[in-house]
Amino acid sequence: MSETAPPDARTGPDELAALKAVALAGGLHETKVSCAALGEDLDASAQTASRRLQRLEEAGLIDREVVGDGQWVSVTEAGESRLRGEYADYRRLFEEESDLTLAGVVTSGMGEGRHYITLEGYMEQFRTRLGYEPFPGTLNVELEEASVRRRGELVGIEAIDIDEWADEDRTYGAATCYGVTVITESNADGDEANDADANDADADDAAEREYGGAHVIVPDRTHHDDSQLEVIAPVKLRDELDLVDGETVRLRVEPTSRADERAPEADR
Ligand SMILES: Cc1cc2nc3c(=O)[nH]c(=O)nc-3n(C[C@H](O)[C@H](O)[C@H](O)COP(=O)(O)O)c2cc1C
Ligand SMILES: Nc1ccn([C@@H]2O[C@H](COP(=O)(O)OP(=O)(O)O)[C@@H](O)[C@H]2O)c(=O)n1
Ligand SMILES: [Mg+2]
Repeated sequence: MSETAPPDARTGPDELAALKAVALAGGLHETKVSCAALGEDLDASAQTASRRLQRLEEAGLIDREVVGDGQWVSVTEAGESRLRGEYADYRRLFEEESDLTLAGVVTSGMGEGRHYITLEGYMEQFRTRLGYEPFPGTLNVELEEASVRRRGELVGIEAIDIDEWADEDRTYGAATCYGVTVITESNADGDEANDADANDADADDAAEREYGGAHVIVPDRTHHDDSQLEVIAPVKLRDELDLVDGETVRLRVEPTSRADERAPEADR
């Protein structure tokens, strides 16, 4: 290891876990820890815990004072910034993916959406996996250029698969459903548009123009190209949000999982 390495370069994941445990025990201020208790937290022996604290001290990530029945430990500024670095990584990991918002204008399509949505082979999957029976049709959104480029990011987002199926005559293609909140232009000014009362009948005018709990449906087989997205929902979105052709909507994508595989407390 290079001698010019930063002071905490000798600390690896084990020391980082110890630093986190100390911080959780109150070490961002000052806390008294025993190596036995810390060892238990870390699933290691007291000796190992002691060694890790020593390394953290040598790396300048904690200050400590050993007393008779344990030691007073506080996380240093450098230690806190190391933890903040980890925190930022996790935020990027879990928050960026829900930041995907695609925008486009409402358009009329070929009038085929209704036919496909109402086929029982799809409908029974919508009921169990999405947890609702969609309004018969798809709201078509012609994406603006920047969103056409970003739509590829959909693949990284947790979504609900609809399986292919067949009747006597033919096979019907699979599709993928991404959870979205549909936000209309007038409500988009607030940017986050994160109104908890979005679907509330009592909410004010602007809040009524946002609808959560819809899905973008991407069929494996489609006549549309990449610039077009189709949205399904339990309600007719044109009525619910007062939409007409040419109006801009934003689709805020939210990771979602199958209704029939969700833990009861995760149910929305
Ligand atoms: C759930 C679903 C399944 C579909 N499956 C097929 C299919 O198997 N074969 C096919 O040619 N198109 C399929 N399509 C796509 C339609 O042909 C068409 O691209 C689109 O839904 C037409 O929408 P529009 O009438 O709103 O313009 C499917 C569409 C949906 C919504
Ligand atoms: N959840 C939904 C689904 C469709 N729709 C609309 O319902 C009508 C029937 O959908 P469709 O997919 O068969 O028709 P087009 O999209 O081809 O025009 C269209 O006007 C859609 O825009 C809606 O308002 N809300
Ligand atoms: Mg449609």
